Amino acid sequence: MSSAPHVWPVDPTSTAAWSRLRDRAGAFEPDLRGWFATDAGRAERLSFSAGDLFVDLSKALVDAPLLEDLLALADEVGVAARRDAMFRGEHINTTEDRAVLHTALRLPETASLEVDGQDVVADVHAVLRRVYAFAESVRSGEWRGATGERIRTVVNIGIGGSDLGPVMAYEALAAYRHPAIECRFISNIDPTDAAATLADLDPATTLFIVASKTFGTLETLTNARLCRQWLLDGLRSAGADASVVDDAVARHFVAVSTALDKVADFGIDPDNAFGFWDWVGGRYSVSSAIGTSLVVAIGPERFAEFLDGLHTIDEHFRTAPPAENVPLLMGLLNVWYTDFLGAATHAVLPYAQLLHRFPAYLQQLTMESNGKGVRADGTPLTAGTGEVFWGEPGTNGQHAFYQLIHQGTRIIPADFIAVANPAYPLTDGDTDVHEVFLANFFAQTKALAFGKTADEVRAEGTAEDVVPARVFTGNRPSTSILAPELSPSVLGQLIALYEHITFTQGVVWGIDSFDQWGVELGKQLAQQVLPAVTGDAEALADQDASTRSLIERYRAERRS
Ligand SMILES: O=P(O)(O)OC[C@H]1O[C@](O)(CO)[C@@H](O)[C@@H]1O
Repeated sequence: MSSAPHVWPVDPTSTAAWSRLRDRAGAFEPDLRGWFATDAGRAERLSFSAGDLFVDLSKALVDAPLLEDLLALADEVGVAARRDAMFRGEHINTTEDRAVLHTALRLPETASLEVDGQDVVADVHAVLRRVYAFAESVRSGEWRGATGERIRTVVNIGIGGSDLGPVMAYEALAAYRHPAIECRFISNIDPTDAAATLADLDPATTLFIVASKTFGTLETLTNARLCRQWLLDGLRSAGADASVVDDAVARHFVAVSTALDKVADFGIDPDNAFGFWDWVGGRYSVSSAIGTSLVVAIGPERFAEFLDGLHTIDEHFRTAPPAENVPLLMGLLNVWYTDFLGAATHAVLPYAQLLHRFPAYLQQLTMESNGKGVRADGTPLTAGTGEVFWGEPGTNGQHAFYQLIHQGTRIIPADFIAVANPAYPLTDGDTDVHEVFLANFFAQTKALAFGKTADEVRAEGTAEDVVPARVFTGNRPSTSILAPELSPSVLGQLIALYEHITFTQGVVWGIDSFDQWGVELGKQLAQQVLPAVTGDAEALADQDASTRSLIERYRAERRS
């Protein structure tokens, strides 16, 4: 794959590879049963290693010539050149004129990378050292609240990328958590979220981390003020002296942001603020100081392993040959499914309960990145983009929505993720329960790929009129990802894998995967609608008829 400078974006539909793929799609008759029967080397040839991840693409709807065309497409649109530009720190986020350097957050301290005249690796490690020292002081009990008690609960206040990464990783790494410190997360501006999270907490032992890249997000700032009020009221009603209450914000609030001036305006001591940079997108920020709650939970050493895991896959993506480059191959397959086979959604099915928030995390990563309608140069897209990512852990999903994946009329590519060694190995007396669990993982991918023919159904003695309902067509694509265990490193590897899959798809489609203008309009309108909601008649009159009637109905129903 050529890494030479490349004019970008390219309309992918104008490439020769795209035409070949279109022709292939027209005559495509996937036959996973036949392909496996006639090709003994298929599983081995289409299985890859990336770090600790074993990735089996053999149950994908792909054969060798098709793979060649997909790789040719990557070449024609310039994936390698764009990737290298990202790693170098060029301003590939064109609509915001910013570098995209989440990969620099996990470079080892010995590395150096100069961007816009600044060694970003030195900056990254300077902040990391401060985050680590803070986390250590909370973990050791050295950090005390305003009344002198040690911290028992850390509440991260943030939303989107300032929430989803930390909460997902906190859940995933449950086995590595500090035994005496719990982390909780408030994201929604629905006051129920804060009420439920704070209900049983003691203000004297609770520390808040206000995490917001911009420090301008309505939800986060509102929740931060709400929590500040809760803290001060709680301390006062517990009989704390005025001097203790005066000191409370400094002892119970820290912040993570790129806007340190706004942090100071909020009243948080700049010594208790951890910065990061505009070249870290919100949905790519869990490996920045946004992960501070995670550092408190698992400790600096484990967090460093997490960063190493991310870096391992960054290096794989940067250096592995195209035909063995797992994120590249997975991204190209997603393009094939979306643009040529009509897939509109993509299931992510972790066979690891601790990854239960991983699909939600991936929803922001993939859909905020690639849910775009124009290319980076403003030209309208001529190919479909942005699959809907969704999922739930197996086996729960099996008893809910797998029916649609197995027998529905649409193709739903599915990623299965499992670990060989569970965090909590348990038996039911006779059986290792993890083995029962993983038997389901293997069985599901088999059922999807190979299905069950009408003759096989008949051979079970099924009445003829029920045979069609019991047939499984097979040829439903899946990817299986297997790791040794859900360690901090493996979690980092999984995150980086999906970051680079997302990147690959964005480059092929020619879009800026690093802006998110699509979230702005709703935010602006919320500000405009708020006066109408709170009773301003003029503002109400300005609304369209539907919105006006909804607000009127709301106001009529609302008890004060
Ligand atoms: O960290 P901030 O600036 O509060 O933003 C939160 C989230 O809001 C968005 O800007 C838009 O939803 C996300 O990209 C971001 O992760």
